[in-house]
Amino acid sequence: MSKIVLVFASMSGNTEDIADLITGKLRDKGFEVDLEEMEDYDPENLAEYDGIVLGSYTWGDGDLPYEADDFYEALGDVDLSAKPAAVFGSGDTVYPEFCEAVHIFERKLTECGTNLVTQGLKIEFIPETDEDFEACERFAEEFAAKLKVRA
Ligand SMILES: Cc1cc2nc3c(=O)[nH]c(=O)nc-3n(C[C@H](O)[C@H](O)[C@H](O)COP(=O)(O)O)c2cc1C
Repeated sequence: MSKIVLVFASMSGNTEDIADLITGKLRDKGFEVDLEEMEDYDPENLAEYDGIVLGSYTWGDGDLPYEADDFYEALGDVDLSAKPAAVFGSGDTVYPEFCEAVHIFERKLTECGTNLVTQGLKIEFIPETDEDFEACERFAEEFAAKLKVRA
């Protein structure tokens, strides 16, 4: 049985919408998924899970949002060797560093020893087009393919 945690940072709700969508898709596939807000979440808890999904919007000029700062710092001390992981984010293509938080977290998760099992998912604001919904479905499918469904 595989247990997944999805930890997200969202200020105005866009990243939370994507988090809800992906959580629903993973639950439909038979996984147990804990959905958690990043602010005040202790990354030590990630070690209990078989798979890790992180979601964050991007702030400033390609920066992590403030809700992610403490989590990001503490993540550096956690050993997540060989755990399947994936990152998604919401952003705005008006900014030169579109959805840069996705890359920032991907680099950090790689340092922590995880296996990134699917390409980072970048969505402009919220999923609206067929292409966006297909990208969310593909993200959930590729991640799920690396985990065992509940018995
Ligand atoms: C001050 C400010 C800075 C931002 N900087 C970026 C950025 O560098 N890159 C990006 O892709 N989006 C940037 N955004 C857009 C947000 O990431 C985008 O609105 C996102 O959907 C917000 O997600 P949330 O609703 O989950 O908080 C910025 C928005 C604001 C207001």
